Amino acid sequence: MKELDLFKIEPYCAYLLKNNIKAIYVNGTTGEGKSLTKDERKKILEKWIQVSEGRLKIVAHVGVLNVRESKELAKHAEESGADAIASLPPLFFKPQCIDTLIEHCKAIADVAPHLPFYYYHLPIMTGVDFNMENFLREAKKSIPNLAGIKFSSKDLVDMIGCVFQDNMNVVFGCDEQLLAGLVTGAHGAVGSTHNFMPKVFERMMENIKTGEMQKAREEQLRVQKLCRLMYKYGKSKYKK
Ligand SMILES: CC(=O)N[C@H](C=O)[C@@H](O)[C@H](O)[C@H](O)CO
Ligand SMILES: CC(=O)C(=O)O
Repeated sequence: MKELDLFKIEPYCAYLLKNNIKAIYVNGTTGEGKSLTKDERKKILEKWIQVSEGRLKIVAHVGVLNVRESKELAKHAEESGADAIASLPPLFFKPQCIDTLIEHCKAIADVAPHLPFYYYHLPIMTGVDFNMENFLREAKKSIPNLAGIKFSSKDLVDMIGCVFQDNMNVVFGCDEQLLAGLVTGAHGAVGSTHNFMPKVFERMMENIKTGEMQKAREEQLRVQKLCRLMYKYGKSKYKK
């Protein structure tokens, strides 16, 4: 069991800024947020806010096994100066319908009313897999600060419906499929492999802008090859 090394955050932040990264999703999947205590998560968030000095948008992921702690983390995020919060669904006793999921998200979003709230849709890990277009349409009626979704599913049929929801920001989280996600209308990207190969994604996005689609596909293939290696040798049980 190792202690947190908060001193790693400052040079890492400098590296991300140098590579034109605009925002950071703190304590998400890659940051192993759910394996940390709430005090560790608070310390990490505070450090990011301190070292980024407003140069990166800070999204605090507050999803955890019990909703009281999620609310505590959400309140802490707002008080500490984060730019947005995000949460996973309930992770063990899973919601059986969209209304229960909305209730859960609302409980968290309501304690940080001045911050945009994002739902973290990662069905392959959470097992919670409702239609997200329906979720957003219904959730925005009762969650005034609902800002959008971090969409980490490969279901682009569902995602295009989310993209066409008014005022909803859709950020795509499946790095292997980002090209298709962007072409389908995702407004941005958030994913683990951006952290260590930001240039590949920067080139892919530039290629889309200039209409050089074959080059964009080549960058996408590069990401897929890397992910295959990552899952072959890494410790994660998450597989396609
Ligand atoms: C489960 C998981 O880690 N998802 C990440 C974010 O949502 C992704 O960025 C993946 O790591 C990436 O797409 C590689 O599969
Ligand atoms: C990368 C990402 O989206 C996460 O770690 O949650």
